[in-house]
Amino acid sequence: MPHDLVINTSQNAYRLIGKTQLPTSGTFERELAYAAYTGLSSVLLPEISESDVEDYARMLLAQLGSHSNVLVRVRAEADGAWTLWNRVRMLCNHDPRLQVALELSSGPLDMRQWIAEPVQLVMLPTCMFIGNKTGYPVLRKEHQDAVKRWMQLNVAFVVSHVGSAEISREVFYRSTSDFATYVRHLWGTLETQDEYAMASDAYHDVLQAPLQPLMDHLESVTYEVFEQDTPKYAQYEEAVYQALVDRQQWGREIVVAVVGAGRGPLVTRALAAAKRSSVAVKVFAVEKNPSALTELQRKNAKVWGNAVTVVFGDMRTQATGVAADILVSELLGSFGDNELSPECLDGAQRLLAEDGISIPAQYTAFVAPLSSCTLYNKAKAYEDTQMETPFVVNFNAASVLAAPKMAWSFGHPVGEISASNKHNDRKCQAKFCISQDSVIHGLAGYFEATLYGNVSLSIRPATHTPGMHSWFPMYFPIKKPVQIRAGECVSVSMWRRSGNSRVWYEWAVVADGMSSGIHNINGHEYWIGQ
Ligand SMILES: C[S@@+](CC[C@H](N)C(=O)[O-])C[C@H]1O[C@@H](n2cnc3c(N)ncnc32)[C@H](O)[C@@H]1O
Repeated sequence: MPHDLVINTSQNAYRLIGKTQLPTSGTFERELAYAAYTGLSSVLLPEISESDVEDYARMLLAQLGSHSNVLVRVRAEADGAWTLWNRVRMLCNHDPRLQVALELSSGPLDMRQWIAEPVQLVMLPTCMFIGNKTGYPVLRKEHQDAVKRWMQLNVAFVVSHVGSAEISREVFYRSTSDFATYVRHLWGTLETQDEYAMASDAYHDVLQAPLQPLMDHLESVTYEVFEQDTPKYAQYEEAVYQALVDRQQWGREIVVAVVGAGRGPLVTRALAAAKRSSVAVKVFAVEKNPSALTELQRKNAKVWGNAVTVVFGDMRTQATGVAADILVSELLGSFGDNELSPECLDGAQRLLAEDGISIPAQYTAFVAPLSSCTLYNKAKAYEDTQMETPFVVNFNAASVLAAPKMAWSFGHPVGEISASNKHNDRKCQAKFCISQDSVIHGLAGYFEATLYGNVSLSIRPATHTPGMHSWFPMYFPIKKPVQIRAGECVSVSMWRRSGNSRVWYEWAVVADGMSSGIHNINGHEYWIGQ
């Protein structure tokens, strides 16, 4: 229709999705060019038939050009729907411009498979709605949950009028706007988020370089973000409190050294624990960041009543002059040891009395295979080397394919320390059996820490410390996605290695007949500086 040709590019085009013929038709290239000319963000392809997938993919790839995203239309209920999409995507070399328009039906839906895919549009045929008590169209619970999950991923929705034998007359004769109103209503039922949730949502699927607090000096704003994490500091206070109570009968002043004190939140908590337990303490705060030191000195004068001995220096070499009973630190990264807590505490344990303890006492890294086309495409969009670099990511469009397994642990204080740091090298091999056809795009990394007794911190999903938000998980990408069939097992290998004042990880994924290759060998792309 001629009026379809009038598109106000600056105001509307980004909201519109164009419809094209099949890539195998003679007009496809021209249609794509027109979509690009009008500024449409995406075009929707007709459904593929299984018989000509290769031809479809070849023509698509040949004509993609450099403009719009292309939505491959997939009927979720069709047998092997995901496999069909995966074939197209693989044939097109994981081209990030290929995305999914998923047409739902009244049948069951495997969200675990689709959540890791770049779904941009969800099509809701009216035949999948049922009538509520007043005959108003609503979705079944399973579909409501799926739609709400996609709403969190900013997916677009289209309601199309389609009848079926199952749909009641009452619902069938409703106008399409009643269905759309219901979908809008679902938006309104999304839980209102607190300030933190809103802020962390801004980091959904954003790839961040892990911090290196040993090699770099952190900025004030980074400390400020840490300090908002009340649950983390409450756990530390509880750990110090229990450790002090257990030492109450010693009948003397207990020496607490907070090493890597930053701007002092753990010092404040150690003092609060002493007050709660009525145990007399002598507190030291050791910090190597000269700017954070200024804040420690200010707090000591203004807040702690000069009760703290502030020491400037590297905990691995700096003396305090007194043997500590309790060494408190928070040098943990998303993968536990990736901010070099083991190396720092190896040095700092000199500050401990013979029967002194470390809080944390122990920490463990966990790993699991991860599927996420979104994260893979983002990592690939950087230079190739970024595929051998881990990232900190707030996972959203990602599916962890099996329960995370332990990679390795560190405990403090340690017995023997080697000058070569080889005692801090680790390796792990874990086997994961996957219950659905999937593509593995990398590994998810988590940690759990025992602070003292049964007081812990965790970002492993099954044991996550409620409300704690200092750490997002780690994403270790792989360059070549590994395909896996339902019921198959995959072997994940990881190494923590060190040399030349550096520590790094290497990783590989091996499935039946397919290997990702070993990533970051000898730390050639990514390392953590000591
Ligand atoms: C993750 S921050 C934690 C800061 C603070 N304890 C908190 O919980 O907000 C780690 C701190 O340890 C300090 N740090 C790291 N390695 C250190 C070392 N070898 N000696 C002294 N301070 C160190 C960093 O400068 C940083 O302030």
